[in-house]
This record gives sequence, structure tokens and C-alpha cells, in this order.
Amino acid sequence: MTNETLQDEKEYLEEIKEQLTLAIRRVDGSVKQFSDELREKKEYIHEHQSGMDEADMVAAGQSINRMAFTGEAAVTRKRKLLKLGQSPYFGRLDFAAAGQAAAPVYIGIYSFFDEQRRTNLIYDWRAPISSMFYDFELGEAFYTTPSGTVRGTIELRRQYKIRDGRLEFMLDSDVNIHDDVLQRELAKSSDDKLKNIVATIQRDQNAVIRNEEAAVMVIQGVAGSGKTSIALHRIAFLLYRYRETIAASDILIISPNKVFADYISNVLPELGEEHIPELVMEELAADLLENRYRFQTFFEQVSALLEQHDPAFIERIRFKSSFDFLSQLNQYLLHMENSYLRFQDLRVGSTVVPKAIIEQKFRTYHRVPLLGRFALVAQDVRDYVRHAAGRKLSGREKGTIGEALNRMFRFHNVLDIYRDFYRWVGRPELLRLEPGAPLEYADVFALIYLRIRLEGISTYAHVKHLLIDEMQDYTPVQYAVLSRVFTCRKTILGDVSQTVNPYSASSAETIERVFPQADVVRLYRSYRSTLEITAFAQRIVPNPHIIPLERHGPAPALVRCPSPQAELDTIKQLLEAFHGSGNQSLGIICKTLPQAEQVYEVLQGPNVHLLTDESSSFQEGVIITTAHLAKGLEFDEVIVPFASAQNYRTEVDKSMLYVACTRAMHQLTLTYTGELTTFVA
Ligand SMILES: Nc1ncnc2c1ncn2[C@@H]1O[C@H](COP(=O)(O)OP(=O)(O)OP(=O)(O)O)[C@@H](O)[C@H]1O
Repeated sequence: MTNETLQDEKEYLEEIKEQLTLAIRRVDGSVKQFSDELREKKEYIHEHQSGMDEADMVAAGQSINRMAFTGEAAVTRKRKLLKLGQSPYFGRLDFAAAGQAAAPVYIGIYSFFDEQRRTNLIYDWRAPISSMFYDFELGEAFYTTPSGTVRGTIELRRQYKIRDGRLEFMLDSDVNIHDDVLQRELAKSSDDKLKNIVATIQRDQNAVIRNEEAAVMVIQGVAGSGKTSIALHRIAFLLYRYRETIAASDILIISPNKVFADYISNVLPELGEEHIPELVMEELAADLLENRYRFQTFFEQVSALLEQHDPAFIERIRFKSSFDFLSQLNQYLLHMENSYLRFQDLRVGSTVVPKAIIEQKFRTYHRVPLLGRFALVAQDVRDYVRHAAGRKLSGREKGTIGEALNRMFRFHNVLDIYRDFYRWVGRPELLRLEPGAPLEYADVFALIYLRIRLEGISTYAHVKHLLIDEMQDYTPVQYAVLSRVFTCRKTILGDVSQTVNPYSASSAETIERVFPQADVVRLYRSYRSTLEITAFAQRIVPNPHIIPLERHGPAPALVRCPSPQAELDTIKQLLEAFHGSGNQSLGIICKTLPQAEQVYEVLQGPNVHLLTDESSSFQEGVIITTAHLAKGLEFDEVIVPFASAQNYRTEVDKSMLYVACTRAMHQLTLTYTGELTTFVA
């Protein structure tokens, strides 16, 4: 067998690094050549400018662009080679295809092809053959290529940790130590953004990443099950698999806020892909409303819910978050078409256009959104009159026709129609529209939906894959909008237990009703937190299906303080202890923003950051924020202040507490005064 022992592997690693260095030198050479040629070309143009005609100039410009493009590709290639030099591969399979001898397949983040020997020295983790690394242990195995299935036997499966070009350890798989590398990865402390997990992707995760069939993939996964990580790896996989037809700029990520977008922004570049465009839900809404309406944000809605218990406000949200609401909107649209159009004969000069003709014209355009039909019918009616009267129409007559047609319909403004909908369902109190005040968040997408149905909308046709994270926070109407605006394939992920607004949460089942063609995957294994922390969080929101990874740490601490001042002092001491603990990230997660500000006031210092709904980037070190904004993030250590019965008592509070506690990887502390919240008692 090749490279059997540790010593062999070390030597082989040196050999590969040598090859990589040579390849880098070659790229450097060609980059230099391109830039020399580019300079010469520019000089030539400069000198001969006067003698060149337009066609010459265009041709010269094109050839410069081509050179620059090839030059850029060389620079990208060099960046990848440098990265491979740090850690060329993380896995190896010795695979014997049926009837052939076993050959080693080294697997890394990118492929590395030896031009001279015309062999692949390193396989990209996304290559078909690499899938066996995630799917099989030793023994019989197979992988699927576009031209068919290849069967054979895996004779060796080895994992490596190579950092800064040094082999730190290697491990051969047998049945028992399979989780060892994963355990080491998870036990590490983290001060940074989300990372790639290529070396330890698990089998069920791999199936989601490599799924090519699903038009809509819905991933419901418990806290810390790797949903976000998997979704990003799936994007990297699709970019690789369909590299001829999909580019990074063809993908769109809809994320809950800017901080989250920044938190996940590293993963794809780490995997060698370009940055993917992202949009926050509110930005999409503003765009779809053409910035014509001011509206409350989701964060403001949740903050309002946390600040006071207003049953009427809750009722409005609840109603507009139901699947029924969407059905009723659809019924109303039908009703409107059937009963609100009052056709009449139309007289222009001596010509009468019978109402039957007008009605028939409207019917012809039944595929055009209702409000868009008027202009089309007006044109047809003008043609009709011109034909019948045998003369041209005056400007006034044309205007009269348009107005007369408009009068046949009660409304021409979507907001008026939206208001009428509530009268029609007999619940006018469910719409709060104060003049000048912003729209409530719960109305935003309903209004957009009506606009789409009534006025039509230009879709984001350039998007070829849409990724939606935190799916539980979006309502059926929101999904109905998304499905009309984005006709491409979609990956939708979230966890119904981690809602920040229990009155408007969507489960995988709800989403399935909007996307009946969806493939739904459920993930129950949880990787983030120690067993102790996961068990503790289960007291808040039990989920009998969750399978925590066997990893231990200190039990979560509940610290009762004699007074509010003593509580702030305790948090200060905990912060000091954190500095000496070896942990690198600490999240202090409060229920509301004013509470977070209060804690920040006391703890302010270097490397302590307050994250608010206005923040645009993730910060390393100590973060003080709210549960809503911490959603999706994780920290080595988490402190949850003010965990009293008084502060955490409603359904919304409970959701917040669950989200806050599940952010902790290794250590969790709750502080409180008075009575402890009953959610954990
Ligand atoms: N196969 C894996 N190998 C190594 N680490 C993993 C793996 N799967 C998940 N993780 C780690 O588990 C943690 C949680 O992952 P991630 O944030 O993607 O989960 P999530 O399901 O989106 O979480 P949540 O819904 O609670 O925000 C991350 O630190 C991630 O790196």
C-alpha cells in the first residue's frame, strides 16, 4: 500500500507541498506574462492611437479585457493554491473499483491536478468520488457520476488535520473512532464567524448538501444541527456541480438581519467560492413596494410584543400569520373580480360600445393582473370606436374612454382594496392604518401579495437559487410572495422551536402547504452544545427527538442575586472569569434591547460590543445583545441576565429564553433576582 505509516504520510505531504509550490511559481510566471503583455498592448495603443479607427479601438479594448479576465483567473487560482499549501487535504480513501487494484484518493477543499503526470493529486470534496468519504466506512461502497454508478470496496479511510502545512494528527477509521475528529472540532473554542465543516460533514448532512433533484428543499433541524452550515455547503456544491450554468452572483440569500449575513459570510469564500449576494427580508419588502410605504420592521414588531401584552395586537398578528388568511385573500380576489366590475354601455360621440363587448375584452385578458387590464381594454375600445366611426379620436375622447372604464371598477389603489378586504371578511378592526403612521409588519407582505396579484410584478428572474434561513419566522403570505417573486429552486431552512414570535411561526408543514412539491428533511442530531446545555434547554422547550452529541462540560449555572445591583456586579465578575477561562467568545443575551443597553452601560470596555438591530457586522469577543438578534449565532460561553419569573413569563419570553440558551457551546450561566423563571425551574 502507498503511504502506509505516519512517516510515509509526512513525506508524501512534503512532496505535495513541493508540487504546490511549483504550481504557484508557474501561475506567478503566467500572471507576470499577462501583465507584461497587457502593458505592452496599452503602450502600443497609446502610441498608435491617432492611426487607429473605431474598429481597431474596439478590437484592442476587447483583447485587453480578455487578457485581464485570464489574468484574474490566474490570480484566483494562485489564491486557491496558497490555501491548499496550508492544508492540502483532510481525508483519504483507498478505493478499489470492481476488478481493479485500490488507489488512494486524497480529498481537500479544492482539487489539484498535476499537469505533468496528468493525474489528480487532490480531489475536490464535491467531486463525485469524494462523496464516499462522507457516506461510507470501510467495505463495500459506491458513488454516482453523471454517467453511472461505480461500485467497489473502500480498503482504507483516513482523516488528517493539517495546519500551516504541518500534519498535526491522522486517524484511520474503524467502526469505533469515527466521531473522534468531529469531537475534537466541536470541543474547540471559537471567536469567529461560522466556519466550513468539509472535513467532518456527516452522512445525513451530506445527503442534503448533494441533493440535486429537489425543486424546493425544506430543512427542519433542531438547534445546532448544522442547518445553516449545510445550506451554505449545499450552495458551494451546486456552484461546483453546475459551474457551467450557475455563478455566485446568480444566487440570493435572504437572511434575517445584517449581523447574521456577516456572520455566515466567511463560509463560501473559505470554500473557494465568491461572496453570494444577500438581502434582508425588509430590504426585499421595500423593493417590492417600490419604497412607497413606510413600515414597521420584524424586530420592531417583536420588541413591541415583548414590551407589552396587547391582546388586540396579538390578534392582528395571529390572524395575518395563518394559512387561512392567505386562503381568504385568494377568495376575496375572486370575489372582487366577479362582483366589483360593473360593465356598462359606453358612448363616444355617436358610437356606442355595448357592455357585452367591454366585458368580453376584459375576459380575454384574464391572465393579466386585474388592475393592469384597464389600459389594455381602453386601447381595444379606442380601436373599436375608430373602426366603427371611421375616423380618428380626439385626445379628449381617448381620455373619456379611459375614465369611463376606470369608473366600472370600485378601486384603483391597492391599499384601498386591502382595507376593503377586512370589511369583506367582517373584521375591519384587524387593520390598523393610521394616516402617516408606518404599516404594521404583519400587513407588509399581505399588501405586497395583493400588489402582485392585482398589478403584477417584475420577478427576480436572474436568481437561479434562493436560500431562505430562519424559515419559522415567515408566514404563509410571505411564502406566497416569495414563491411568485422567485420562480427558481429554493433551499429553505429553520427550526420551528426557535421562533421569536410564537404568534406568527411557520412549521415545515405550513411551508409544505405553500410549496407542495417540497422535499422536507428533518435533522435531529445536535452538534453545537454540550450534553448538559442541551438537556437544560430541553426544560424550556422539550423535544423528545433531539439527539445530542456525546460531549460534556460544566452544568449550566443558575445564580440568584440579592438585588439588581448585585446582579450587575455578578455579571461583571462572570466577565472577568471569562477573560481567564481560555474561552474566546462570550454572548450576554438579554430579552430586550433596553436590558442589553443597561448591561452594556456597566460592562463597557475594550472588546465589549453592543449589537442592536442597527448593527451591520458581527464582532469578535464579548457581545451583548438580545435573543432575537443572537438567533443563528453561537458563543463558547453564554450569560443570560435577568432570568427571573417576572422577566420571563409569556409565550414570547419563553421563545427568547430558548433561543438564548441554545447559543452556548461550552458554558451557560443564568443570573436572576427574586424568583427564577418557571420555564427552567
Ligand atoms: N458535521 C459537522 N462537523 C463539525 N461541526 C459541525 C457539523 N455540523 C454542525 N457543526 C457545527 O455545529 C454548530 C451549529 O451549526 P449551525 O449554526 O450551522 O447550526 P444551525 O442548525 O443553523 O443552528 P441554529 O438553528 O441553532 O442557529 C456550528 O459550530 C457548526 O460548525
